Amino acid sequence: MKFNSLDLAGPMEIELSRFSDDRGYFVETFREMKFFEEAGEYRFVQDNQSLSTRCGTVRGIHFQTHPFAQGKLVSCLAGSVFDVAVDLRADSPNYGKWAGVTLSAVKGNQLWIPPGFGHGFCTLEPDTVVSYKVTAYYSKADDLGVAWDDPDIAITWPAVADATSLSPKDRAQPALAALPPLFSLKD
Ligand SMILES: Cc1cn([C@H]2C[C@H](O)[C@@H](COP(=O)(O)OP(=O)(O)O[C@H]3O[C@H](C)C(=O)[C@H](O)[C@H]3O)O2)c(=O)[nH]c1=O
Repeated sequence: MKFNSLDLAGPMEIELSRFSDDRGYFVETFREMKFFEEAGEYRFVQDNQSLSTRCGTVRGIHFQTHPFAQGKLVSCLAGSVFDVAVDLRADSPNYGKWAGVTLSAVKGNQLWIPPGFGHGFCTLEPDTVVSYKVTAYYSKADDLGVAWDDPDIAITWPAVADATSLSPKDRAQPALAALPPLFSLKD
């Protein structure tokens, strides 16, 4: 899944190798050297986890601005989500475009989202747990967002997406058109 595989380092779906036996399974969820080869030499400084109890919960579209811009390696530990990245690099030909992929505990896949992209998801099952590694510390003052239902981005959310589940913060996120240039391909 790429915005443009020609020359832009966009989001990338990562398939994990799962070793199953009659006890269950074992999987390496992160191996730095492999990640560096696949995605680049990004180092993670913080792990996050969220539980969404209701199907149709939408969280996002979020990002942190420089100097706390975050790359995110997103996994779904329980349940499943439709996970979305939005290109916010002002000089990108894909500015404002989005890409989405279903992440699930069963599929055992991940989504790498580089800095410069907004991130959001919609849960597809109750009691969905999302875990993600980030490349910069949380900075409340730099934690911004864009409206999940912005018509200029026009994300095709799953039918279960339910606006009633939005946090007060996400109900008030600005439109893409209101955002200043925040990121660049040159970052
Ligand atoms: C992100 C974050 C939040 N918090 C505190 C701040 C709030 O008091 C509380 C809930 O935060 P928020 O409502 O922003 O949580 P989400 O709506 O799940 O936001 C996250 O979900 C979307 C999809 C993302 O990609 C972001 O990483 C992140 O913004 O946790 C922290 O203490 N540290 C953190 O790193």
